[in-house]
Amino acid sequence: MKTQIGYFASLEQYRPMDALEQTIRAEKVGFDSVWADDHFHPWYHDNAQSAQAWAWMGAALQATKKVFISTCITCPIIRYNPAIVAQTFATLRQMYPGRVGVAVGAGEAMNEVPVTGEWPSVPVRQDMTVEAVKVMRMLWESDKPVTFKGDYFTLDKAFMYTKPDDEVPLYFSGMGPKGAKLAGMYGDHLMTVAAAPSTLKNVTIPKFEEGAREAGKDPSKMEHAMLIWYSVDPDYNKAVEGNRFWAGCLVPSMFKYKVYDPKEVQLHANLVHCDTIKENYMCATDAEEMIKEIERFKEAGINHFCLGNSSPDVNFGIDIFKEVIPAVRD
Ligand SMILES: C[C@H](OP(=O)(O)OC[C@@H](O)[C@@H](O)[C@@H](O)CN1c2cc(O)ccc2Cc2c1[nH]c(=O)[nH]c2=O)C(=O)N[C@@H](CCC(=O)N[C@@H](CCC(=O)O)C(=O)O)C(=O)O
Ligand SMILES: CCCCCC(=O)CC
Repeated sequence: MKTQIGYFASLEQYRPMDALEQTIRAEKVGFDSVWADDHFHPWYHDNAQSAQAWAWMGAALQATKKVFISTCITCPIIRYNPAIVAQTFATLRQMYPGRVGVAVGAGEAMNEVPVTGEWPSVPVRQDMTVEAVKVMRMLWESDKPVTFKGDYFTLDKAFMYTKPDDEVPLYFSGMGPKGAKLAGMYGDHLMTVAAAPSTLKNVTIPKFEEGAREAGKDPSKMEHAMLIWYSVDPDYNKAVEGNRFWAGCLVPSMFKYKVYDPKEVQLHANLVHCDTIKENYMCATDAEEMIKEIERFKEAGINHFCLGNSSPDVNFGIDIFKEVIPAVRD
């Protein structure tokens, strides 16, 4: 499968207008896709933002010409109702044919707890995500009103009037082995994040393919997409510290426990050792080093990169891809 290079325009790290300008620039440089985080609270407190992703996507689609745009990712089970998620992305895809996707996953406390107070266990949230995807697909696919009583969601003669000509591609997030298998079973493509190449190669991708085969799908036609942060600066130490905004994502307890106050997340993030940042994120001084970093994940099986730009000079971090993209695309 052809390698695609996507740009992650972070709505937590940048003001929405700045993320929009980055998107326009990234399309001109030749990125294949643009991805936006769908958050209520951000992963950091100081100088953070947290714009609503769907509102931003409408503006980004209108401001660009052909680039594919998706959330990365939307949790369709607690603060959002899955029928409304389905309606939103069907509307956008009818307006911008072929250019809109949605990625879904089991959620994070920082987005759900502050506005609902609810935080079910991981297995329950995974189960809810599977049911939410069923609800979304029923509404997208049915030419008749749908009535459905699930364990978590209900439809009562619900009909989606505004549909696109083709279905919205659905990326399903799997971080753990069970999540990856569910992604293969219920998603069109895999989305993942924060995994070492060895884990991707030996666990995440095999589990995803196992799930796809069990569901009767051909895994060779399904993308392996991944969100990875990068920072590029001629001064290597500055490049490493550029990635600090996202260091909280390297603290596993953030997923296990009900941590939802960005100030608390930031306290944890600031304790992460710079060697951990170097190991898990891409830190580079020039295009040649960026190419090597991307190749490392390509070899592990990733074929759609959602690259989060944490470079001290953001435009430098985009423009360097004029040289990087031709070298890493097959
Ligand atoms: C926690 C793991 O679950 P999993 O379903 O695999 O992954 C969850 C993630 O997909 C979500 O949290 C997702 O919402 C995060 N996310 C995101 C994900 C991604 O791939 C790319 C970009 C983003 C950005 C983004 C996200 N979320 C948002 O709301 N908004 C965003 O913009 C996991 O580890 N699962 C394991 C099982 C873990 C488990 O059950 N542990 C139990 C104990 C089990 C035991 O001891 O036996 C426990 O911790 O209590 C798995 O195997 O699936
Ligand atoms: C382990 C890192 C997960 C990060 C997910 C996220 O919300 C980033 C936008």
